[in-house]
Amino acid sequence: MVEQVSEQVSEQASGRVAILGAGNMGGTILAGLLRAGRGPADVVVSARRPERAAELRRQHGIEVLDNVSAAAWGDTVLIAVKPRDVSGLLKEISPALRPGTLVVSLAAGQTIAALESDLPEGTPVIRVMPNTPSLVDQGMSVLSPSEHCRPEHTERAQELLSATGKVLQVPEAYQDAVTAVSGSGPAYVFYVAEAMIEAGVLLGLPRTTSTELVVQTLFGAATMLRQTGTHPSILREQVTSPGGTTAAALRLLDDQRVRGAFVSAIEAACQRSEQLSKN
Ligand SMILES: NC(=O)C1=CN([C@@H]2O[C@H](COP(=O)(O)OP(=O)(O)OC[C@H]3O[C@@H](n4cnc5c(N)ncnc54)[C@H](O)[C@@H]3O)[C@@H](O)[C@H]2O)C=CC1
Ligand SMILES: O=C(O)[C@@H]1CCC=N1
Repeated sequence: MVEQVSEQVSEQASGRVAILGAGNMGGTILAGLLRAGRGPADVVVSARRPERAAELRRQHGIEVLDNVSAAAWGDTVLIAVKPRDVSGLLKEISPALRPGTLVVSLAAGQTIAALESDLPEGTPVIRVMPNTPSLVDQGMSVLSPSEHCRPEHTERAQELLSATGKVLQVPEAYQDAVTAVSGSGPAYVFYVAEAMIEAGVLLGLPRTTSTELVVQTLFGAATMLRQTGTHPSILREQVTSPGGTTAAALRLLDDQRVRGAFVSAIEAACQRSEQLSKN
């Protein structure tokens, strides 16, 4: 059902790209596209605040336009504003879109049907859930094309998003779960990192030392998962010596129902994504 599409490809089939909303995600994708070799003349952004527009021009040497001019210019228009701002933005740009313009939305909980209802009939739309590790080209972007998308539209979005990491395609019905697992996922890892660093400090380690130990441990563990393809239970067993320190720690985590708390937390994120789609 889930199809792996591509990883770290970056040639420019997606034409001119207009990014509407240059916050965390919009700014991250913009920087990734430029890092991947896209010329500043092929990308524009829109920004509401003049200071942010000036900063983007200075930092990246790109054109910063208003929403309508950017949307009229782009072959692909990437929507990177907060979910509550999406509908108003689409209504604003809708009259300016040229036929065949591809609209790619990064907004959590905004369904393809809701996006289409604010766009001209037949507009190809792709719903995407990215995540912030795109900032270091290790993102996970998961896309679902609308029925108006032709294969070349999906390829365009894949090409665009693969500049900043992995890309998968899933049926739209999976998007709330995807949002809960990989969209919000980096926050869970940072939360664990914070807790481990504070624990090291509590045990008397200098903060810088504790931070270095934790960051390298998380990086090493993630790299092992990726490179060995071994199930996490087996990797955890390999660390857990009989009667040893890890078994003592894991017993406490089980007593405190930490695994169950993670499952419930990710379920809550999924439910919140479903709620957002009803607003
Ligand atoms: N931050 C994250 O980890 C992820 C965010 N997303 C989605 O990405 C979208 C953007 O999120 P963030 O970048 O975190 O938010 P953000 O608040 O950092 O960025 C949104 C940007 O849009 C601008 N903006 C708002 N209304 C606008 C308008 N009408 N025209 C032009 N610009 C406008 C804001 O000034 C701001 O710069 C959201 O829909 C979110 O659900 C998806 C996956 C991960
Ligand atoms: O917290 C949020 O709603 C967004 C979507 C996934 C990550 N950040």
